[in-house]
Amino acid sequence: LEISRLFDFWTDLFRPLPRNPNEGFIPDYTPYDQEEFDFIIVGAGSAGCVLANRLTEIGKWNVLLLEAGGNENFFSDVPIFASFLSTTSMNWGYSSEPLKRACKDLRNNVCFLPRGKVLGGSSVLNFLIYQRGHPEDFNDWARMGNKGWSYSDLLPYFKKSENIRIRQLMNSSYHGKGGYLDIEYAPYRSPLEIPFKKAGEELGFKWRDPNGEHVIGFSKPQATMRNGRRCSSSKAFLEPIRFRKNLKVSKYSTVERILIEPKTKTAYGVEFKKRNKRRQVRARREVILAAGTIGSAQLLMLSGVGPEEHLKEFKINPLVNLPVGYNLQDHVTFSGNAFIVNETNLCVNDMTAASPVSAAAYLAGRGPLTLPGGAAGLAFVRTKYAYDDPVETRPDIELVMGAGSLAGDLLGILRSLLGITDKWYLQVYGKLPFLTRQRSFAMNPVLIKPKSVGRLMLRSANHSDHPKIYPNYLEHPNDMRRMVEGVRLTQKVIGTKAFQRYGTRLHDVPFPGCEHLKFDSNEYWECAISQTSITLDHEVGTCKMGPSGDPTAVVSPRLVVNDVQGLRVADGSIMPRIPAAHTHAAIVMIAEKAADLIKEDWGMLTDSQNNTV
Ligand SMILES: Cc1cc2nc3c(=O)[nH]c(=O)nc-3n(C[C@H](O)[C@H](O)[C@H](O)COP(=O)(O)OP(=O)(O)OC[C@H]3O[C@@H](n4cnc5c(N)ncnc54)[C@H](O)[C@@H]3O)c2cc1C
Repeated sequence: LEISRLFDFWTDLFRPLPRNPNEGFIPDYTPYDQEEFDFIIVGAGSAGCVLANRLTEIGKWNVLLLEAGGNENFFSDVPIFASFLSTTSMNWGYSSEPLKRACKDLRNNVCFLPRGKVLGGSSVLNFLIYQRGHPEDFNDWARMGNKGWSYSDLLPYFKKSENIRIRQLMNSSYHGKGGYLDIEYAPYRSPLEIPFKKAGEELGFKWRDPNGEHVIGFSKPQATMRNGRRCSSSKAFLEPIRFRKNLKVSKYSTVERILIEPKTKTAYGVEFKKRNKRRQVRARREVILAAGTIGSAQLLMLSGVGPEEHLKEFKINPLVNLPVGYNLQDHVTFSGNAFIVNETNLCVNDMTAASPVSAAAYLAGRGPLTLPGGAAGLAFVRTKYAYDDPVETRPDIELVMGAGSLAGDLLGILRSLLGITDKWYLQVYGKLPFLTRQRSFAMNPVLIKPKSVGRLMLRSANHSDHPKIYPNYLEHPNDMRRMVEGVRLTQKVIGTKAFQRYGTRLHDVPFPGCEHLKFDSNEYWECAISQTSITLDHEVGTCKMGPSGDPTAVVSPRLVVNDVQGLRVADGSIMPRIPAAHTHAAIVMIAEKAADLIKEDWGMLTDSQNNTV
């Protein structure tokens, strides 16, 4: 532990200059046993950092933020290194239980489920894409009875946190200026961007701001980025307020249990472990769970809040019977394909990324290393299988164009994220000449309106045993059909004049396990998708929000855990239904809204604080 902290300290020092005065090392505080705070926030992720910031705006409230992980560092700042981070100790390292239709032979049917264990949480591991969702995604939440959660209620909160740094969007009524979270385009313009835009136009799609009025269309990714470097939730919301007197941040502190008085069902604190020592801390007002979709659900169940019969299996005293762990939703993507072009310098693969020229450009805040997770273009499209969605302007498939591909992954970083073995890689891509592999890029379909729903369950009554996670990817037949349609769309994009100019072609060596099927038949793609589909790590929904009387709800629309006093959940787990988008932006919004709900409930939401509009 001490060595890793020393490493964190050094890598923090080496963050490139010039230093932004709002950024800096967050001091660590170790609370003493039974120390009291007004609020205890569990988890400093996308949501937890926002909550810590907004609640400590009230000078007389003191707040403790407990985080299991440590600091971000030099490497986690580099946008293109995103997939590498999931191979480090910044990842909790969860995996799914064996699945029927995803992550097949490659990993014995088990999918990796990376989650951030670091200040900033999964916003440090993520691919930086800033995408809010379709307005009707949130209107759906409101239609389910969640008062105050319609798009018009929430747009002010999206804007409140945002500091848009994209010139063309600065006057848009959909974007906010002056918030903590910087949103930029990567300073590097991928040479694939223009063919991508033109391909979209050839196919009848507009080049758009997908966080604006219309979502369907082609676009350049907006990213949580500051001067070409990652702008995580910690960097955005926590670092600028690191010296506030009423905020204490305790790192390397794993909460194992919420303390709930069994008679009154009132949460009064938490028990956590730091440096092998257990301590309890007390909350005068509230405990707020922001431990993420996996962490919050696991903690509730370990503390006696969850499905009664399930808790009894582990001899946990059931205090409140609630459907915690159900309603797990996520986005899967198919990322095994590679498209080869004839020209060099169009794509960004290992050779470009690892070159000293790229490193030097990065230090100056430019160059290909600033591409968010390597993404160079996004398209939101609606397939013919979205017929049962009455909202005709809502996409059900996203295409993410990667500036490089799995074929060009010579160093094996992408492979380790996907769980692809060297044997698999060499069988599919090994015969391609070395330089051809560098001339390849990806276009990955993402199922953004999935119908399959999963569940999270305890493995044991011990916090250190990772929960059993059943995401059930692609088990609904409509989901697989739409993924195949997504592959067909990528082929249409590649078939446009814009891409054919470069002789763009799909690499056509069949995937191991699918060789018996006719290459490019629907059956072949179903097989290939089952083999190499991975999650985009957008797990949500395990502590579902719903109105009173909803038997599937865990928290109320004010995010209070049903039938428990003094306990809220405010993170991705409360989403009743997953938006057709990447999830970080919506989770930051949820935390902004949660902070106002808390202030309001404690009589502290004055007009001057309510600066949401
Ligand atoms: C590899 C990857 C790529 C992604 N790409 C994108 C993207 O490009 N765009 C996008 O919008 N979204 C993306 N996402 C998803 C997005 O980042 C997450 O949905 C979001 O960050 C989750 O926010 P959260 O606050 O719910 O949880 P988290 O950010 O995961 O925060 C939970 C925090 O709680 C801490 N914690 C958990 N349990 C405990 C405990 N018991 N005690 C103390 N601390 C605890 C964790 O360590 C963590 O810091 C990606 C995610 C991953 C992992």
